[in-house]
Amino acid sequence: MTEQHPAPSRVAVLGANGRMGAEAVKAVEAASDMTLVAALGRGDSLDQLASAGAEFVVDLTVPESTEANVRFAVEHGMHAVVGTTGWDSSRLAALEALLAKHPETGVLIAPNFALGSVLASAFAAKASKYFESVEIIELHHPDKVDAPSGTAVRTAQLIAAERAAAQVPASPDATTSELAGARGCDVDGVRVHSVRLRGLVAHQEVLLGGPGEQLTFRHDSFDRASFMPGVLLGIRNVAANPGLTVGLDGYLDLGV
Ligand SMILES: NC(=O)c1ccc[n+]([C@@H]2O[C@H](COP(=O)([O-])OP(=O)(O)OC[C@H]3O[C@@H](n4cnc5c(N)ncnc54)[C@H](O)[C@@H]3O)[C@@H](O)[C@H]2O)c1
Ligand SMILES: O=C(O)C1=N[C@H](C(=O)O)CCC1
Repeated sequence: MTEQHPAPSRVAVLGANGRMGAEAVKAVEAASDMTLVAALGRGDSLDQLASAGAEFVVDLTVPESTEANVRFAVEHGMHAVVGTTGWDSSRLAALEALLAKHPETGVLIAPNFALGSVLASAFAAKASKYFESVEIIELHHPDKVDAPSGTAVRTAQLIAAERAAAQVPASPDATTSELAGARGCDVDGVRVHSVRLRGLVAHQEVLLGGPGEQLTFRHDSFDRASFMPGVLLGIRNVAANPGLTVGLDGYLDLGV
């Protein structure tokens, strides 16, 4: 008797000509359990997703496009794996409301697909309640259009939630006068500083300070290949997780 293999998943990539999209196209093409059925760039019609029979849509576009792309996918019964930034709380709420009408469909919004980054953020959040002070420095290539990074926003939110649950007071800060931006921006009470520097890809440090000591969680993506195992993991798990999942940690057993 011949062994039965499930048919390869039919995957479309949006933003296929971009830095991340081009890497995702290669990763999907190299995956034996996936078939790339569409690779769309700016200006291409989303109707091509339906005509190509896409089951999974990977969105790696720009903050202005991603919401409409995901809405189209969900309304057409396609699962979506989203790496694009710009998913604030109001966009997430609208997406949850849409998914409630499509209960079989899964969407993963993953601010960072690099497994090391996901781990560093989770561990830093857990550790943050034991330290008086916390600040985040994110460092990226200078072609990045958004600041702070989606990863830094997500990390700050995880930290703020951990510290609030443990009733940790706000980080001490005696600043009474400053030049605009000197203390970074405030994300849920956590200061975030953004560096844009030629030569960088994607990097983040979470600094935790207590009396006489510092603990630093640093993650470096030196190459966009670092994001691809997470993209494939997302595609392989999104259908089994209907509804909205924010963060690749939702599909991992981190035990933290
Ligand atoms: N989650 C992660 O791990 C991760 C990693 C790197 C980058 N990102 C995010 O992914 C996004 C893309 O990053 P990038 O560096 O590849 O940017 P990029 O500018 O190189 O690529 C974006 C591409 O999307 C295209 N595009 C815009 N609107 C489109 C549409 N409606 N349909 C199809 N294509 C469209 C653009 O023409 C461009 O080619 C950013 O939001 C970035 O922050 C996420
Ligand atoms: O290169 C980018 O742009 C990146 N964007 C994501 C973010 O904003 O966190 C992930 C890291 C790389």
